[in-house]
Amino acid sequence: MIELQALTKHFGDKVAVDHLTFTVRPGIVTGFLGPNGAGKSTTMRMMLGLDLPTAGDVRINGKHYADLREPLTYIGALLEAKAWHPGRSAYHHLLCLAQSNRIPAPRVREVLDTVGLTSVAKKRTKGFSLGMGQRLGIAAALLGDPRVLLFDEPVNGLDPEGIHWIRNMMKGLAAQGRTVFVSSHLMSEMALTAEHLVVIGQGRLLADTSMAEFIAQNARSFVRIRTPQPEALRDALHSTGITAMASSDGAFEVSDARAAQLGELAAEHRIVLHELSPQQASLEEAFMRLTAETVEYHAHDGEEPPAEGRPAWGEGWKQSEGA
Ligand SMILES: Nc1ncnc2c1ncn2[C@@H]1O[C@H](COP(=O)(O)OP(=O)(O)OP(=O)(O)O)[C@@H](O)[C@H]1O
Repeated sequence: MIELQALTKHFGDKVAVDHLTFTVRPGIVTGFLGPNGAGKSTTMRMMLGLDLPTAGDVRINGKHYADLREPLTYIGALLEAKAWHPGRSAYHHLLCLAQSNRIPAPRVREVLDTVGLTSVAKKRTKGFSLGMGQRLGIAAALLGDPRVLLFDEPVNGLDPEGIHWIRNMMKGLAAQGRTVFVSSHLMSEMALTAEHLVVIGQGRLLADTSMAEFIAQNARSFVRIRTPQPEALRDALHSTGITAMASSDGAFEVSDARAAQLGELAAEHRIVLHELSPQQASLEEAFMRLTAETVEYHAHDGEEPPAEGRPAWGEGWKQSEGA
């Protein structure tokens, strides 16, 4: 497992990681989430001994990274794509890594096969696409058959088949009892992959909980109902003490009743329904709600009033489109 104890990192005045304490457990995929600049990469770099903590401590299976002999056999990591010599072939890149960690050479062919790069093993990595680069990085992480795996944005640049492959691979590695810690900005993908979540904002811990609990606590699930008889539905709901909110498109949103109960109520009052749909809260919604106050970099959507004398963003484009 990976254990962090008040882990802290300052870059000059900037506090990148602020007293982080949590444990990443084996047997499940743990997702690591946070807005841009929250400190995810810095935290992972400290786990791997690539950045030194300003204060606090991080241990891999009870040991500091620097004290691990042949570290690739304890912890494998994919941090950034293309972290290798472009003139070397994929095979030689992996062979060098294997030799420096006393890993038997035949293992190189095994991991190349696992990630689907056997046919380009002897090609220079210079010409590799982003997706091929990610696969080579994953091969390096798997090389020492480690018990602990870190993946920073592993699906970057992968096509849908590649994304599917890495999702199943991470779940499979966790099912073998390994510790799998993965960061990603793709919420829908994370929702399908991780069972547990650690969420940080501005370097601080915001949540350390199961995926299901995180969504339940931070986002709203409700049932949407549309009817051509809104007054009758409003009265029926009112008579049973169910509260409904009107949505902007004329539908009702009910949080404190199940769809079946609402369908039966409508039938009882002979109210025609055009829609009765449970809306599951999403991880994205829960994440945005929890981290809203810690987001450092806000984009503007062009809807804000323009500064005095300046046209709004996109205004000229709208005009020319209408012309
Ligand atoms: N070497 C460095 N020198 C100075 N500041 C740094 C350095 N590395 C990171 N930072 C700062 O520390 C903060 C955390 O950065 P980090 O890259 O860890 O965030 P992140 O959560 O991985 O972001 P992203 O999701 O955008 O990759 C940021 O404000 C970043 O600018």
